[in-house]
Amino acid sequence: MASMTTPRLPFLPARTRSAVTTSSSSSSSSPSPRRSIKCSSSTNANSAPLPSTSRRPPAPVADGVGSADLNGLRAPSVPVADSPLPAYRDPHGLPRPLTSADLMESSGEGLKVAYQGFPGAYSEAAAKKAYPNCQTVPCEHFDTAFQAVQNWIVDRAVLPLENTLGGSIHRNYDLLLRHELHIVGEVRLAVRHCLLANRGVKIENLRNVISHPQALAQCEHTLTELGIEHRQAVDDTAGAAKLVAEQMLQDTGAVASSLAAELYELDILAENIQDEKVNVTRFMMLAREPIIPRVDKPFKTSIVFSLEEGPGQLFKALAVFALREINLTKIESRPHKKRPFRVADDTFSTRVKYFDYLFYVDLEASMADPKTQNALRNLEEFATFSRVLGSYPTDVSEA
Ligand SMILES: O=C(O)C(=O)C[C@]1(C(=O)O)C=C[C@@H](O)C=C1
Repeated sequence: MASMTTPRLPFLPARTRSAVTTSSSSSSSSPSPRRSIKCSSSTNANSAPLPSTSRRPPAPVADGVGSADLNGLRAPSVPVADSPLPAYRDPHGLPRPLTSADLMESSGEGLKVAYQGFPGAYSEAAAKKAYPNCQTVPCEHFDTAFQAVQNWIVDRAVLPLENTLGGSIHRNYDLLLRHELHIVGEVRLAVRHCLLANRGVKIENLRNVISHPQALAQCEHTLTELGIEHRQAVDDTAGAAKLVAEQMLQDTGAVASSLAAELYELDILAENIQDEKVNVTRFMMLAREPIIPRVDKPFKTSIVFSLEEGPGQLFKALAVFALREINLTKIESRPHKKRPFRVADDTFSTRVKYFDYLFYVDLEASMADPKTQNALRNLEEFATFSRVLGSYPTDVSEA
């Protein structure tokens, strides 16, 4: 996210102030050295996000969605009763076997899907795009959404990973390593921001604007052009809209979606206020179990690894893919919190401590492809740690 100073504004209630976030992370990822690669709401403005303290012991899913055991991998299944019957009949009118494709193309009927923020957040729209018939569950923090899946409170989480204007959402990269969830899909969403205010308030009355830090960064220039000087970061865009409405603020607007305007009964003072017309956020879909990778449609595989100290180590790591003509779509480096330093001898034979990193890489390849499996086996020979985060269909839809 673009760096930005967000002066504290006196009008925010204490709870909201404490919820102000930055994208810097405090997570402690726990990759163990030389670990082997595993293949591995209905919208209601009053629904409060799940607090971070929501914990429940693991229990079987109780939402009517079963699971199938296929080649040892449990994959989520569609609720069969709701599937259109003709699709499950062969030309003789007999039922045809359910395939893994059927399982993966689930519309989300009966699924509970966690997202971060209040109803009306872009993340909720992404969850609905990913699982059109799901029940969305708002969560206070990213961390809460991860926990909610892990503790069987919900079936999936849909969380942002990167944005075309603001860049990566580092916190979610770090959280991937703190949990044992799998990426089972991705979804891209066009984010069109609006400037919202209470009825009767005009742009010239606004002295402050509140929103999610990414949203504020995405609208930075436009907000300045509109003459609004002060920004305040809060947990999510819809939460900002809710706050403006509930506090009946007259000098403060919110950057949020048109759906948030509708839900919290605010006026839209300006539309499409992001600095660039194209503003797309990519979200990951997370589940407790991996899906079965395929080769008959575009797939991506997300991995994370760390390397020894030495010249050309990263070059060598990326070469395992280049040599097999596997395209990389993204690379991100994050601090290796469990092993923050690597010791090296420099050219003067002095021992120096360099920061150590984890590399998150997205491959344009399926884990079902032997080429990908060979590349990862090759990487494992010299990586100090590696893990497959998921192999999932590429989102080829319009954002
Ligand atoms: O605050 C929201 O509405 C969100 O869904 C969060 C979020 C983000 O984390 O980047 C999602 C998409 C937009 O890029 C802005 C904010």
